[in-house]
Amino acid sequence: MSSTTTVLDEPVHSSISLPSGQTVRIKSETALEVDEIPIIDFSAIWSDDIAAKKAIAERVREASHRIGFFYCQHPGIDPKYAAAAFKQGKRFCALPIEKKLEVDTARVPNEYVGYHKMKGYNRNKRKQQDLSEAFNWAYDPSHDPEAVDKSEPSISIWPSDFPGFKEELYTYHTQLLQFARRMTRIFALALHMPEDYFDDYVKHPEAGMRIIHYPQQEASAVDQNGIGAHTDFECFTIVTQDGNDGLQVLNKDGYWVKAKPVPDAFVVNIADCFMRQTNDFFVSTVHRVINKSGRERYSLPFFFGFDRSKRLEAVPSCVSDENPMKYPIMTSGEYYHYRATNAKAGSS
Ligand SMILES: O=C(O)CCC(=O)C(=O)O
Ligand SMILES: [Fe+2]
Repeated sequence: MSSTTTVLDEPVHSSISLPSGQTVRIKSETALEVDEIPIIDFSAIWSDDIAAKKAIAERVREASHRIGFFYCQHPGIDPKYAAAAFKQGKRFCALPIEKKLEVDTARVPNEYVGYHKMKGYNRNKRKQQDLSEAFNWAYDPSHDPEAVDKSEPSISIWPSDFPGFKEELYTYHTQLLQFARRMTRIFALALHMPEDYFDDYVKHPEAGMRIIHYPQQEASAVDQNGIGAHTDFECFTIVTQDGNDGLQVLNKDGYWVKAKPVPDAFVVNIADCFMRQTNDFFVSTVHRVINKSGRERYSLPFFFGFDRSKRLEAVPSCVSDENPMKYPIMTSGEYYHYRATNAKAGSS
């Protein structure tokens, strides 16, 4: 990625309070093209070479602590699965609104599944409604090769008479699910814990996914977002981008940094549960999307978190007598419900 310096707007110094409890200062609406998000080669993730995995983990540790974002390159997943999922997502978004509203997210209170209509949210309040629409679906044990109980029902809702949609989306979801379990082991090593430290937390994981569609935005960054500044709820998010610019990450100095698409790479970001469990050692970084690419933008974020029944206890390497746990302990399920309810209350 190139490193060009962009002249900044006059500082706006706005501050945003987030449902995670963080307050962040934003110094400019202009996004910078700088190399702050490292590109990490993940080829060794599927191997049994512990030294190679520890080498990845040390780079993940640095990135997760400093900026909470990194590129995961060469993940070893055939791109044909993402291509098929994008195709289905575009097919869904092209449906008439009445058909999409058959699976309106309002039908499932407190859960983030179903269809979120275009301009349905205004996450940062000060601008026009966010210019995006999305379809979300949840973990389904019947599509998990490692499921403990495949008969357990899933909370997702699906459009009727739409063959291929659910199947193709789960085919890619299953690839990412297996990858995310491996990734959890890299995160355990990154926290200087045994590789299997989180294994029991991810047997019945929280693993929601969405296809999100951003039309090309005419309004300026000062007036509108595709998705407003926010943090994600779970442990980490794996984003498959479609090749079009738009994702931006707020760095510690309060400037937006572009997370441009990188070939054969996901963008991975730390989310709030991991920030809490690591007692802020990992940072859950604020991000947003503004699509000025001149094209439609689609992306496929996969949100991975721990079993809802597990308590979000501090990771032992992240607490000490001098650095006690900052957050009250609750289960993952309690935290997700609180955040999903709060997020949906912001819709209109
Ligand atoms: O579209 C993207 O690249 C990111 C979307 C996102 O941040 C989200 O859905 O939480
Ligand atoms: Fe996000």
